[in-house]
Amino acid sequence: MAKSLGHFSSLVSFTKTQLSRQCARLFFRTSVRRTVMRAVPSILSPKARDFSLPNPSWGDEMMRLYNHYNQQGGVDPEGGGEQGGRWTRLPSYNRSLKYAIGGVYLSKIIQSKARLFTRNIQQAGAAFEYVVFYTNDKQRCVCVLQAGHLLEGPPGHVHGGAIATMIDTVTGSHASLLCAPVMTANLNVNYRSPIPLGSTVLIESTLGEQEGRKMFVSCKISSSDGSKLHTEATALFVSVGVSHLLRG
Ligand SMILES: CCCCCCCCCCCCCC(=O)SCCNC(=O)CCNC(=O)[C@H](O)C(C)(C)COP(=O)(O)OP(=O)(O)OC[C@H]1O[C@@H](n2cnc3c(N)ncnc32)[C@H](O)[C@@H]1OP(=O)(O)O
Repeated sequence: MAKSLGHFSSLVSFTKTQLSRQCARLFFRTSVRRTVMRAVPSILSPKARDFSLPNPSWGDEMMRLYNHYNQQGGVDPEGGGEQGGRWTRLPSYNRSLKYAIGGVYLSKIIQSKARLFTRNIQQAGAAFEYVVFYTNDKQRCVCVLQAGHLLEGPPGHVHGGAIATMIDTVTGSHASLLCAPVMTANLNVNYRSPIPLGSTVLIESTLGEQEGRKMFVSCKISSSDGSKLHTEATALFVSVGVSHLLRG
């Protein structure tokens, strides 16, 4: 009896210690969370961050081109005029599915930890800094890209896979504007001249033929002043049903 009482009291004191530890942990977590919430509300805020807005890592050329497409009345610098010539900025989130209509439920089913590949590097300016604009008629998109130091392939230049990733992203976003969701069925890339790391380039996407569920898109990457061609590509997107994404 004495033995079992002793066992009981040690259990109570053990539970008490555990409880106080739990409380301390909870208090610590809550107060840290509160401090962090106050310091960086944007990180924990339920409001989605739009990654295509300027941040302090954007260099002069990136800002100049952003302002060029965003502010100059949105007029196409290549003289597209009113017809399909005005540019609209495409917002960009790191959880594309969650912020799509009804996507909050789908993102839970598919992968709550999923983040868009091009938007998941914490340090601003380290990798893909980009903003996409599209014309009213949605026939053309232009992306201003500043390629950060984490994208190195050949010394001092951007990795070919990173270039293909951006082509897929821009042409895929373009095709998604017309018919989401889409999947890349085919991507052909011709690398014409290397892209210096840290430079700002223009990625232009033009809609080609549409045949049923198929959308053909062409793309080129050039230096920000248009004097040098870096890359040319063609892509085929196929529109799919949501069930295609769920099937895996
Ligand atoms: C939602 C919100 C969006 C937000 C924006 C986010 C921004 C980020 C954007 C990021 C974007 C990133 C995007 C990514 O990275 S997507 C990731 C990379 N892509 C994949 O993983 C796709 C894998 N493939 C498939 O899922 C299927 O094969 C697809 C869906 C492509 C077609 O399978 P499905 O069973 O559905 O269709 P089907 O087989 O009856 O074919 C239909 C038609 O297509 C023709 N065909 C098919 N394949 C090819 C081919 N290789 N070349 C030429 N033609 C091809 C085919 O002949 C037929 O033509 P026709 O006989 O009718 O004439």
